[in-house]
Amino acid sequence: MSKHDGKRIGVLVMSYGTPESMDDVEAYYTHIRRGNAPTPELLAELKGRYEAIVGGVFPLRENTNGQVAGLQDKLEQLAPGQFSCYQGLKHAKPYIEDGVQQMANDGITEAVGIVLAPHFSTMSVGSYIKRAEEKANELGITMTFVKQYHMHPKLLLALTERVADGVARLAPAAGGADKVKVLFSAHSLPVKIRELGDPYEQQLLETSAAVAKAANVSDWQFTWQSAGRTREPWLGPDILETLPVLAEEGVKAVLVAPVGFVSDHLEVLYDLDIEAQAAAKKLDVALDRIAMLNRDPLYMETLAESVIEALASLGKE
Ligand SMILES: CC1=C(CCC(=O)O)c2cc3nc(cc4[nH]c(cc5[nH]c(cc1n2)c(C)c5CCC(=O)O)c(CCC(=O)O)c4C)C(CCC(=O)O)=C3C
Ligand SMILES: [Fe+2]
Repeated sequence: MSKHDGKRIGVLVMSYGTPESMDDVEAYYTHIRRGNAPTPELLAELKGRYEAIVGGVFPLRENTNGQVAGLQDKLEQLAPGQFSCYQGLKHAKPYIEDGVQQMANDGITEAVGIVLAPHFSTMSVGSYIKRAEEKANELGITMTFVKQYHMHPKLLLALTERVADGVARLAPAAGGADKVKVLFSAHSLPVKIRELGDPYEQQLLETSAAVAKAANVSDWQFTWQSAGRTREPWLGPDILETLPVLAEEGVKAVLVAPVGFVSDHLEVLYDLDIEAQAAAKKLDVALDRIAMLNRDPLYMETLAESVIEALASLGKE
């Protein structure tokens, strides 16, 4: 194995990617749409959402950079001199293929890939892995992948702390901690994933149930968010549909726990903090959300330990 010959193992850290600037939004959106430019209406709508959150900075870029650096530090602590992290983004530069190419340029022949999203779907993590694998095969790099880490004890602990804090914050508005409704959420996907026997929904429910249990939350449910702007049906109910139902049921305070995401970005800062927040205000429901993981040390340990485990399960030391 590599560590015996002094060569480092590459770690390809993959994430969604975000535009570099407002002028770059169109190219980014076109890439997401597999080369089809968005209509002017769709483009204006997306630019409007970014303008509402960014003020000139796209937070996902900083956060992904920070997570890659944080993982490198953690791996250095756990296994000094053994790993080198590279970034590979799905829809922005450096693309996944660029990250693999960089590893090859640096003489890496063995690598582990991990995505900054805890739950596996063929349409999300699966497609990151496919792209990395194709490029790695082309360049003669042997790669193994972390497919999911949605039940890693340290990830669950970090989320549990946040949910417990959030429930305590909202307890006065709800009339008691036991009256706070916890809404776990994740990015919706097209309904067709169900026909593929996709584990995504099941894994999200597993994470939610485990965190609810550990945080002593009795009243929780799962809802979707951020469905794409396409004509096919997406998984629901969406949080914007769920909130009125909860208000109708007499719920006074909702804590949103977007466990499908690990960073502050558009789907959190706009879809939840602006859009869902406005909907809740209209319904006279107090809404708060848990802080995102970003560079949380427990999340960095989750990633580092998952990388090391993936390597060990290959039968290597
Ligand atoms: C499963 C999943 C995750 C979570 C797992 C993961 O992280 O991978 C995720 C994360 C994210 N999605 C993001 C942004 C967008 N996603 C879009 C569109 C789509 N997302 C999809 C899926 C997912 N997306 C899908 C199936 C589409 C339809 C087009 C297609 O079939 O591919 C669109 C187009 C417009 C719209 O439809 O809203 C945008 C702008 C950002 C970056 C935000 C920022 O820049 O701060 C992040 C982290
Ligand atoms: Fe997305």
